[in-house]
Amino acid sequence: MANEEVILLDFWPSMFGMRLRIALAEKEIKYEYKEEDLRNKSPLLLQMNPIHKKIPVLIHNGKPICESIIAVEYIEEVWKDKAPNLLPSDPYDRAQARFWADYIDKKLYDFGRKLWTTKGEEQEAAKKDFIECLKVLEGALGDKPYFGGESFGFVDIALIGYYSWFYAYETFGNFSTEAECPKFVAWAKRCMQRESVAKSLPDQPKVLEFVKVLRQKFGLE
Ligand SMILES: N[C@@H](CCC(=O)N[C@@H](CS)C(=O)NCC(=O)O)C(=O)O
Repeated sequence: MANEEVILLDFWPSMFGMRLRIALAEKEIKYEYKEEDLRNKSPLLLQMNPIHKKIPVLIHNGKPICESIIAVEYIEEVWKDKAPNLLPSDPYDRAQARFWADYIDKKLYDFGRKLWTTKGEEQEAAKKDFIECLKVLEGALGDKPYFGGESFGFVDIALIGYYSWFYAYETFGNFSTEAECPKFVAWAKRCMQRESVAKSLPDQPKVLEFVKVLRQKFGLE
């Protein structure tokens, strides 16, 4: 497609934004990155996502696509002629990939957030839930290199952004993912070897510093 305008409204620590950065990088789509200040949202963000007022928003030729998973599917559909395919071609496999992306959205974010926003029994319960969730994902991965099989794809894109938060999760949750879920960590390290992922994820210590500031703000430090 000629004369395309692609803009991404994003915020650097967002695991949701990272999904779009990775999908766009995989497809080698050029875009303008616009960092949002979520305490002072831009008029463009409010105009493009008036319902949720959240990032990420992909703006393609002036039209917004909100919700990260929907936007990754949109990228796949619009640029389907550009390799690689992000979703499996078989309808059943595609449904399975969507199931796992949905599972990640429904479970992992909340458990992860509770690891650094709660204390005591609530935090212990969150840690148990979080590790259990990773073990379920390890089961889905099985012995494959990536969730979809031999090649990096949709579920990997939905999940890998969380990895940049793991140092923060482990620091405040006081556990080691590598000890609890070695297969998960091996998968994450495999994904990090991809240029599209390495350049889209912030360093784990940077996210830890960001979380420390948030905890101070919430009166948790
Ligand atoms: N389900 C949404 C989640 C997006 C989301 O939670 N974005 C956060 C940043 S990580 C946000 O914009 N928060 C601003 C707010 O809630 O006001 C997606 O997948 O895109």
